Amino acid sequence: MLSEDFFMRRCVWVNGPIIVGAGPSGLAVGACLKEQGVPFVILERADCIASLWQKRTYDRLKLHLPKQFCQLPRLPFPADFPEYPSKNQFIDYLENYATTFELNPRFNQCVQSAKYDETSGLWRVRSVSTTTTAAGGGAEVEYICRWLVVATGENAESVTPDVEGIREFGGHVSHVSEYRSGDSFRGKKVLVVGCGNSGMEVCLDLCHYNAYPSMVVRDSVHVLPREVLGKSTFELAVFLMKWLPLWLVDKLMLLLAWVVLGNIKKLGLKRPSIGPLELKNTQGKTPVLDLGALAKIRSGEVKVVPGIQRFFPGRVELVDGQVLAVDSVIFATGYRSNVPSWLQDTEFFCKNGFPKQPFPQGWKGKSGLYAVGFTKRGLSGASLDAKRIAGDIGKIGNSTIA
Ligand SMILES: Cc1cc2nc3c(=O)[nH]c(=O)nc-3n(C[C@H](O)[C@H](O)[C@H](O)COP(=O)(O)OP(=O)(O)OC[C@H]3O[C@@H](n4cnc5c(N)ncnc54)[C@H](O)[C@@H]3O)c2cc1C
Ligand SMILES: NC(=O)C1=CN([C@@H]2O[C@H](COP(=O)(O)OP(=O)(O)OC[C@H]3O[C@@H](n4cnc5c(N)ncnc54)[C@H](OP(=O)(O)O)[C@@H]3O)[C@@H](O)[C@H]2O)C=CC1
Ligand SMILES: O=C(O)C(=O)Cc1c[nH]c2ccccc12
Repeated sequence: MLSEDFFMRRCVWVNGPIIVGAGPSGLAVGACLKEQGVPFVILERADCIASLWQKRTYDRLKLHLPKQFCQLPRLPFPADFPEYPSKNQFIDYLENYATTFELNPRFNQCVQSAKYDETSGLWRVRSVSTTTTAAGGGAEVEYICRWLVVATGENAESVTPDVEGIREFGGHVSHVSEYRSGDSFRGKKVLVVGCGNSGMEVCLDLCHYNAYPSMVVRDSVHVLPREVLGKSTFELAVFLMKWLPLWLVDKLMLLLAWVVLGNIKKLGLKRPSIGPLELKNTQGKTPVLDLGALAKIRSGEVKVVPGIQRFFPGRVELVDGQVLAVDSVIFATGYRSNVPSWLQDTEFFCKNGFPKQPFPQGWKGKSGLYAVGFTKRGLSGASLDAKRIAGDIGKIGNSTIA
């Protein structure tokens, strides 16, 4: 690698791809490239790998899908891992993955812009150091390279809606990515906004700490049991899809859900008109895999409430007119990609920060641009992308990289 001082900004030539993001996706691409003998640089805004998992998830989190669907290419989970590894086991695995393949990401490097230069046929990737030390804070580096791999994830930024009156509410307001446990919510009336996997699991966790959660369900939601007769529902669905059309697998899933969970409409949870797998495939909306929240709703420990109208000091008014006293609000209202904020591209990515082409086409753009981990298929989708990208760069790269 060759570097030189260039005006005020340091300019660095990278002999191989730049990978933006050291989450599971970026690490997987790095590991696959190592195998091809292609050099690369990974830039990560945080001070660690897998920052989503290390800094923005709750303590009780476990992988939702059985372990064989969550391991990355080239290194299986240790044999003694349980069927659903815990967050800490998954982080340990990723740390070991990064060490094994000597991935050495450059930490505290937030990519602010990436632009393809038609004349030179090269990418210019500008990053700013996010360290607060006098040595590194605010320093800019411009990397120049032939390939750019976008691995910043589907969950790069938290999404919090601007609800009327929230500024006057006065109580504690947070996003679920800041939630670690219910310890500080003991005895509190907590409004959890959103009923995806995060909203449901935080409600369950709050119950363990004797808090009083109410969960806002503004529309419809699919809830499936995580397991049926000790078998993963997801694994069963994957198996059935080898033989049966999607709509039929959806019908079977709903039948199983009805047998195991009963009629969830009675609990205030309306199902979408589209089946759970079709909804995941077409809109990327993940069905909730129930780990016990439903039982808490049934017992009344978690209350299901309709959409929010507005907040008042210490209270919330719901769309049906009822007013609840609330101490804290946790927004479990999802995440978004941040790609449009830094990648200057209009062809490959949509305005929403996802590739225009759906899975399995969305991994390769023009001019050496790639995307990994935007498949709405979790870690298994990221692993597939990573193998394809490394294969593609390896094919071209090995003939040109000295
Ligand atoms: C609570 C939760 C639980 C989940 N559980 C599962 C599960 O059990 N199974 C499953 O398959 N999937 C699960 N997922 C989906 C999740 O998307 C994947 O597990 C995985 O984290 C995706 O990896 P990634 O590398 O694409 O994105 P991330 O893990 O988000 O990593 C992206 C990295 O890019 C960095 N970054 C972002 N912007 C910049 C920038 N401008 N410059 C430099 N660096 C940047 C971020 O700091 C981050 O470290 C879960 C998601 C959440 C939120
Ligand atoms: N153990 C695990 O593996 C876990 C995995 N995850 C995964 O992480 C990803 C993110 O999940 P999650 O954080 O739950 O986010 P999701 O995007 O899946 O869910 C967001 C929820 O917030 C609701 N919502 C959004 N805006 C509003 C609003 N203004 N008022 C009321 N409700 C609103 C949505 O409702 P609507 O549908 O009406 O828009 C939806 O119920 C998913 O893929 C999920 O599967 C999360 C937790 C645990
Ligand atoms: O938990 C997530 O976010 C995932 O993406 C895992 C996942 C991928 N495909 C699914 C289908 C049903 C339930 C969970 C998932």
